[in-house]
Amino acid sequence: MTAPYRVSRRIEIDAGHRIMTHGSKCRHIHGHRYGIEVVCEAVDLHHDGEQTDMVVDFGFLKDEMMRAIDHPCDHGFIAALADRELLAMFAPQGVEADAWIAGLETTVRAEGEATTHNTRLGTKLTVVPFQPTAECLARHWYIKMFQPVRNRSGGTARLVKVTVFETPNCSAEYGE
Ligand SMILES: Nc1nc2c(c(=O)[nH]1)N=C([C@H](O)[C@H](O)COP(=O)(O)OP(=O)(O)OP(=O)(O)O)CN2
Repeated sequence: MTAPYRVSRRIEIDAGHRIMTHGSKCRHIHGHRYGIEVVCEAVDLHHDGEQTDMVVDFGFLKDEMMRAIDHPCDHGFIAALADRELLAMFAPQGVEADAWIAGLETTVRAEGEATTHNTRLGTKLTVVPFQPTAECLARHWYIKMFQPVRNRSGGTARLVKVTVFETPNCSAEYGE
């Protein structure tokens, strides 16, 4: 059945990254003010309760986006697990870098990402199992947000897509 109702919610975060495989400037360490937009759809609106006549409360969407996206990544660095040389730069002083990276890898394999402040400068680091392109971040955040959207809307809303703006002019989206 087609779903006639759609709602969207946008947040913005600041984060650093690099694309180690990129042919030119994006292989350098740099940052973005990412814009992230989620779109949800519903066949019908809630008929009662606190979400009456809504697809899903915008506030609930914000809560879940903060949990899934802002808390692990805002004012942090998003690094590919494959970027070993870069990860070694984050290893805490006096800790064997390979062992420290192996610990992160275990968490990434089990949970899809690893966030830590236990780094050389105490800065926030999130490690992901892909190159942190806008496309892969969109898919990653889609997967993280899918079930929370279902749950917070009591099954009424379905996450349609996540769009990630790297700059005001460039975006990638992932949806199923
Ligand atoms: N398909 C993709 N292409 C690129 C990605 C990406 O995630 N997906 N990422 C980058 C870089 O991270 C880069 O920071 C952005 O590149 P670019 O748009 O070339 O940067 P500009 O500063 O020129 O962007 P403006 O909007 O003109 O300021 C590269 N490509």
